[in-house]
Amino acid sequence: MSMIICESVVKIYKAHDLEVFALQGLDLTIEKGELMAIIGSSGSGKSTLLNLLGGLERPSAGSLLVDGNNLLRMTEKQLKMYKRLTVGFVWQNQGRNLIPYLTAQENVEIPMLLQGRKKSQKARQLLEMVGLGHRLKNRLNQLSGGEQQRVAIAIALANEPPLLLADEPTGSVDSKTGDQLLNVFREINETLNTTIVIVTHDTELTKKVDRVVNIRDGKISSEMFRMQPHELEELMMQGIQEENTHLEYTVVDRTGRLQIPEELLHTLNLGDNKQSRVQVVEEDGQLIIKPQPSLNPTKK
Ligand SMILES: Nc1ncnc2c1ncn2[C@@H]1O[C@H](COP(=O)(O)OP(=O)(O)OP(=O)(O)O)[C@@H](O)[C@H]1O
Repeated sequence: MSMIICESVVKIYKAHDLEVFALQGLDLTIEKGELMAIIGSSGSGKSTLLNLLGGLERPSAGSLLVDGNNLLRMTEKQLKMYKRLTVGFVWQNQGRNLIPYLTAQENVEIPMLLQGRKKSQKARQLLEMVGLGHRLKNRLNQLSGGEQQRVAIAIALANEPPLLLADEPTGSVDSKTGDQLLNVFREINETLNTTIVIVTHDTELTKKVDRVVNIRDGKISSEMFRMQPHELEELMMQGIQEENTHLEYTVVDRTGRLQIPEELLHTLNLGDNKQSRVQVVEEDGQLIIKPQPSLNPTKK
């Protein structure tokens, strides 16, 4: 069974008399053991999706299964266990919210203490896994931003959750540190088989994961898959110097709707907050979308 199955997920926020449709029927499946990224412009619904997956908020409608848990039907008590055992969360700048005068090891032990008893050995193992084996006894305020973020990752892994969610984890570190953090995520993904979902604006990071999902207006609009060596080779043989690392596919949803890429809307003078018409025809197994000729072009 897949780790995450979102079907027609809707999230509506009510603020005063206004309703904001943050997610508008989102479909997404993420397999166990995937390490993938979610991108999208500001306000597209990325954090909303992560909050739903993390059990911090509930979907308004649709169906959302994570590791077999139905997040629409769970009781408060089940949700509490879910947050403790099934998901770990890493936020941007999280390292700065840890306790500065305690050591790295103590910072990892504290949440464990709250669970019952002190597990020094476990805390050490986790810190070794994130590459901080040599900094166990350093106080947090003696660590760099990237190292503090690694402590935050170790804390998120304390109960070895099958799913790790990260919201802009490299948002406030330089590119070299961001690269090292991605390597930490990869190591965790490979050794613990943790499924990892990273919301990011960091294009260096997205180049290095196999699948990148793009959210637009509360729905998945396209997905990018890292090109396999034979695909790159094929392009080279055709004489195409491909600078991109991924191939992008527009998603056709279960009812047949698709979102035309924004730059093409602009090029073809479609959309732009007005409704327009196109002809959709099939030719030799290809789908061709032709804008309706202007009815009265001279009046334009
Ligand atoms: N608690 C809330 N109450 C009302 N509206 C909200 C709330 N949280 C989010 N929204 C709205 O929902 C939409 C999606 O927000 P969300 O934070 O998921 O976007 P995002 O893609 O994460 O953006 P960013 O990249 O800027 O963080 C936005 O229009 C936002 O204003």
